[in-house]
Amino acid sequence: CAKKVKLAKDDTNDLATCRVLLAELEGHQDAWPFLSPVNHKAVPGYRKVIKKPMDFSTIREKLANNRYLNLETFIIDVNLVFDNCEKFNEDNSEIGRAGHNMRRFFDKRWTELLR
Ligand SMILES: Cc1ncccc1N[C@@H](C)c1ccc2c(c1)OCCO2
Repeated sequence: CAKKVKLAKDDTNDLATCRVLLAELEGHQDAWPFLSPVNHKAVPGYRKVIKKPMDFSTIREKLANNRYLNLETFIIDVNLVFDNCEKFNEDNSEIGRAGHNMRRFFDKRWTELLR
């Protein structure tokens, strides 16, 4: 049978793409709840409910320290921000709506940049 050749994806520009995507997330008007780590002393219950906190400043730190294996592990952390938000916040709340808006924006931008 024919030898299966795995098509390698060109990952040359992935780091630059992550930096562009992160800058656009941070610059979005609805980014305010996600810019810094949630202070669990200021938010009762957060530490118990959210097992893997994540925020845009932590993602920026990880990117700067080469902590992401590839584009996929970066996208997983961004989605963690939005999944945490959905878990803790009502859809019909300031923060809940901001989370849905940011996820919609991110999904649109990374598919545009990578398709
Ligand atoms: C993303 C998220 N999910 C659940 C709770 C908080 C947050 N964000 C923090 C920054 C935050 C956002 C808004 C706040 C706040 C903290 O502390 C009290 C005043 O209003």
